[in-house]
Amino acid sequence: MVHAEDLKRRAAAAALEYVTDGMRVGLGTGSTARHFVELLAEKVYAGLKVICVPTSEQTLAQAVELGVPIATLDEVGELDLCVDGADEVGPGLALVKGGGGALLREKIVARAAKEMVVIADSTKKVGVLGRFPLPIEIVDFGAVSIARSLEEAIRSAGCVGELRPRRDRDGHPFITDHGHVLLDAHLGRIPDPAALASAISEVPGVVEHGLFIGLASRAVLAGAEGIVVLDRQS
Ligand SMILES: O=C(CO)[C@H](O)[C@H](O)COP(=O)(O)O
Repeated sequence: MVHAEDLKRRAAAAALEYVTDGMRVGLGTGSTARHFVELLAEKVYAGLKVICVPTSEQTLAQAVELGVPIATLDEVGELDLCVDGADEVGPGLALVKGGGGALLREKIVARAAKEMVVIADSTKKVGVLGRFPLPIEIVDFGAVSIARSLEEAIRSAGCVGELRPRRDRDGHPFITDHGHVLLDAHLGRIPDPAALASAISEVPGVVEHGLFIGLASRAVLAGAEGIVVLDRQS
């Protein structure tokens, strides 16, 4: 059996083919993105010229440590490519992201990129999104009231489930890089991701949610049988 970490690294290695000299590249967050940053650093060491925008403080620290040239998004303006992991890859390359809590910057960076390539092991591919809890980043003012409105919004989009505040390893509320808190929506299935995305976005106090729709153009998935590259039509 191939270890999940090997599969993540294979997907990350395969995505390197989309990086060419002179590109401005968004760097994702999470264990798969971590492999990509490591492999990219080797290319940079060998002479590849890129400038990268990390999607989290964690990825920033890794990129700096490995000598990957970095800039802020405002310094580079537009990105040629963004390579990031995902918690689920659904039909049409609709994604659930934010398992690592970096969904806000990840979505801003993905949107600023001409192309978003998702890297993952093939178990992340699902027929219907929702098995993985959907992260929702909210401000901490009126969090109870925001959660109530979110429950209504979730029901209105045909979903059933419960919202749970995310905790860190010490049991404290998880605080994002931007000082917000996270609720995880345990839904099981999301029959209409676009309807849910817009219902959630309408709730005041919501900063961002982990549904990435119409952003990814390719998914590089690694399984025991090899690499499969999906596009939105696959
Ligand atoms: O969205 C993310 C972080 O906010 C990650 O990309 C997602 O959670 C996948 O992580 P991993 O590669 O560790 O499975």
